[in-house]
Amino acid sequence: MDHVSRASTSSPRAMASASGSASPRNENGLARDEAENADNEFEYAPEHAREDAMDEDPPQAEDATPPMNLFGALEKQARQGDIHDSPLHTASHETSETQPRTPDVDAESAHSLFNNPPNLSRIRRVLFECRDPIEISLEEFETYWPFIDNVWVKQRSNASKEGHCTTDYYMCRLRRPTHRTSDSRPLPEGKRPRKKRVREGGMCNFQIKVVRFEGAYSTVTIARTPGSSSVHSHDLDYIDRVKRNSGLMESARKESVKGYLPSSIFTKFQEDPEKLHEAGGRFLTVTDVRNVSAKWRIQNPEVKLVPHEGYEYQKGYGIVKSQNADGTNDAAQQKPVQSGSSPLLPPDTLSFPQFPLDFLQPYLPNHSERREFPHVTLSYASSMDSKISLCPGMQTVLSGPEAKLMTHYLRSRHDAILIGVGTVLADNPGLNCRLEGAGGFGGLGRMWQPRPVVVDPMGRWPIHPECRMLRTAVEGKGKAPWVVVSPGAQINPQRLMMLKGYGGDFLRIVEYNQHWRLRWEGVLRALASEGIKSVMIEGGGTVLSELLNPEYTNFIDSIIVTVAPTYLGRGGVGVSPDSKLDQEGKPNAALNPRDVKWTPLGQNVIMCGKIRAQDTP
Ligand SMILES: NC(=O)C1=CN([C@@H]2O[C@H](COP(=O)(O)OP(=O)(O)OC[C@H]3O[C@@H](n4cnc5c(N)ncnc54)[C@H](OP(=O)(O)O)[C@@H]3O)[C@@H](O)[C@H]2O)C=CC1
Ligand SMILES: Nc1nc(O)c(N)c(N[C@@H]2O[C@H](COP(=O)(O)O)[C@@H](O)[C@H]2O)n1
Repeated sequence: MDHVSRASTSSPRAMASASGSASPRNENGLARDEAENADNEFEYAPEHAREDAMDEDPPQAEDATPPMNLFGALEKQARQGDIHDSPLHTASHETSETQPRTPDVDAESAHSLFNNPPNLSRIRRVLFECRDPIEISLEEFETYWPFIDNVWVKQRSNASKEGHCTTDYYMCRLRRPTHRTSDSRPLPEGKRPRKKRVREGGMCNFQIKVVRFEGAYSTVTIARTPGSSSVHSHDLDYIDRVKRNSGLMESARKESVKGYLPSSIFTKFQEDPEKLHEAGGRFLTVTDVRNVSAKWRIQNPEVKLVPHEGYEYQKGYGIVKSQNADGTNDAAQQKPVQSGSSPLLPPDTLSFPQFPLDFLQPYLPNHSERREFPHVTLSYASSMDSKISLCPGMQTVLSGPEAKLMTHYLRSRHDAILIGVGTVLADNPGLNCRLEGAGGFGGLGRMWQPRPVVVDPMGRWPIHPECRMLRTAVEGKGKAPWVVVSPGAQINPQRLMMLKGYGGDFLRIVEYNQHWRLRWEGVLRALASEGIKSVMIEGGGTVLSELLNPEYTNFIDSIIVTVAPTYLGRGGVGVSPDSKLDQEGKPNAALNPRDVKWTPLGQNVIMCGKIRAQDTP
């Protein structure tokens, strides 16, 4: 991550750096001091530096530092730049994304099985990490604590004489050993011994105290105790796997007592993975749902449990959405799924290509190679006169249905899809893979889903929750975008928090070429250091034309162009590198891809070629 400064609010220092004034850079061209010195900036801190800092156990942390409120804790967490994958579900809330709010039932949650309070996944992390003492209202505590209570086991409790103040001491669950059910103690009648996993204690020495003060304004202060480690020895997922929290289980219980089958509740939960994960339910099982309703079922043996309306039991699949004879779906009032094979697929699912795509293989990334820069594929659709749209700002369909499936297949084979801001403004694209089997389209998690990357040096993209990329991310059908900006970009903190909340981010690049354009090796290096091993660059005209220039051809591995049988005319957006003269000054071809293969696909022809010289790194 050393090549990229995580986004900050714009400051005069950042502007100075953008205009080339002296600012000490590291060997990668990064102006570190901008983020580190500026007040009020969201600074990028390398992961290892944060860990080093955490190793030092501040003595008496709970007394030395005044407690901050939840808002402050969230802001600090964001400043430390470590929010990557915790989508908010507050897209429709008009107030600040960072401001914790007490739960309210909005239109969305009225239809949802979840009752997640705002910013839940981030607040769970704050309450898991307890980096700094925090003071929150009793109402906030009671709202959020049930969603994190799986981490903590109460050790002891003290109450003040007047009864206004209670102090509870908790230890991390992994500090406590677990045993098999005692063989010597008789089990209550009808009860089988629990298959409890035996766990040695002492795995984590994290301890906190929770001081509850009840008065005119009731507050709760949460802080590490002096003897505690400064960090857990594991992450939050680990605990979520070991035990489910009671906030999540309460949602399941509430649905159970309506008389629904546990498997139907489980299916409905899985249909909203964003909220499920945010509530700590990544590892929820149907047995968990069954267990939480067991007591109610014993008390109500006459109730015949049923699936939710519009759902039914199907052998081999369990509970699934019912299909009408005509293929339509009652439950979601969806259009028939294009692929028609599974009732659970969203309506925009594309069938996996049934025609051979092996002609692409030599041009695709080989992720086992160790490389400094990602594999770069340029892939776009062009007319016969090398135009990619009818005019700037206008989306133009050039790929036929087969070529479209091929493009989505190509997306699935790359870690990231990159476009310029001109394209995002023109097309408002999804940039996800919608093939059946991809995450959100029948596949697990974000399987096959590439990371959208938008090059937007000045921060012109008015990114908002209704953008397709963010909607796609919220719906679990793709990843949230990373936006590549230059140091001068004006990124206000709310926008930053919003994007981070969806799991996206801003990457600030400070390497320029002589025309004050971002240098592509800087962008590619930043992506590589974020773990991106392959990137498919789709457009638009400015980005593609620039990358086909000699300055960059050593970074481009393959080019895959879908040629459409049409002329878009001179007003179109063209793809064309700068002209080239030979040594005698005579015009020469600007670029000749090698190992070229032409393959007809429906009404299109696909041109595949290689660009980078074979021996370059
Ligand atoms: N047929 C197809 O396959 C495709 C077609 N398209 C079409 O292309 C059109 C958009 O193309 P175009 O308008 O050229 O926009 P682009 O998507 O190429 O974006 C151009 C902008 O990106 C930023 N940018 C690009 N490279 C750099 C760099 N090296 N340094 C700094 N900034 C950079 C600049 O932003 P700034 O101006 O802020 O400095 C620039 O103006 C649309 O009509 C779209 O539909 C797009 C993709 C595929
Ligand atoms: N392969 C291809 N063929 C075309 O005809 C196109 N117009 C494009 N455009 C690119 O695809 C993006 C749209 O993606 P979503 O379908 O919204 O996911 C668009 O922004 C261009 O990058 N590509």
